[in-house]
Amino acid sequence: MKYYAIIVAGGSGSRMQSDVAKQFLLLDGKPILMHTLEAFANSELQPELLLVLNIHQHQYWEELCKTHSFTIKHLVIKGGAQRFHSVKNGLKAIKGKGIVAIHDAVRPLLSADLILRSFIAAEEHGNAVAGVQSTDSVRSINPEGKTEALNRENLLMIQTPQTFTVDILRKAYQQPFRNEFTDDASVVEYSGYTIHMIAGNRENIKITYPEDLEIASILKKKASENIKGLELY
Ligand SMILES: Nc1ccn([C@@H]2O[C@H](COP(=O)(O)OP(=O)(O)OP(=O)(O)O)[C@@H](O)[C@H]2O)c(=O)n1
Ligand SMILES: C[C@](O)(CO)[C@H](O)COP(=O)(O)O
Repeated sequence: MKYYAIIVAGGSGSRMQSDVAKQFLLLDGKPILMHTLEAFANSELQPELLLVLNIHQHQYWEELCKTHSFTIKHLVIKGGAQRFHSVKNGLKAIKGKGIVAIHDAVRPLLSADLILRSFIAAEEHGNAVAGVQSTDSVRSINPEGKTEALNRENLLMIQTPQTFTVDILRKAYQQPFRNEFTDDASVVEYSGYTIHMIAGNRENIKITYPEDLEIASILKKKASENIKGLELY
């Protein structure tokens, strides 16, 4: 079986309000995006890596790779206007069959175990989408501002990786874009498939706002200390 990972890094990171797009901000001395690529490169099934980047950032990325001596093999593909179009461009670069994980570049803290489980479950069920239970109470709100409590037992917070057979994802991404398509699971569901959920990682946060980077730094430090600790025994 052939495995692929499409790392989507074509966004501008407007909510982060930083000078450079958030995927290039440093986490533990290295661009966030490099941590994400390393996570997949070091995972058991060794997926082929496809990196989707805004065309105007290709040269900047090349320079960053030189500066950080980053040598992990990956194909760079041009991004699209929305995440949907970036995924679609990544998918076009895959020619044959196989299993493909789609992952946000700005979720660098996912575990090797989650990557492996995601590929295995997608091979068995056709797709596998990571999610965690909400620890907050949740309410819906209508346009008039009226809110209503929701039963959080029935709700999941959706992460990436979202992993699919190439055939299923290809068929789903032939649809025209809709505003409701906030992730790949919604695209695939809209094309008629039932989504198979797997347990995500609580530390697999999406770095969106400045405080998320601070949280990620603490979690990364903790993860590095655990790895060093294990090497001692
Ligand atoms: N046209 C786009 C938009 C988003 N993404 C990627 O999709 C992931 C999740 O999107 P998000 O966190 O919303 O990133 P941005 O769109 O960059 O952030 P913002 O919405 O704050 O502008 C990110 O890794 C982002 O780079 C992408 O590849 N192409
Ligand atoms: C794909 C995603 O990370 C799943 O939670 C999320 O939908 C991306 O949303 P964003 O608004 O593009 O950050």
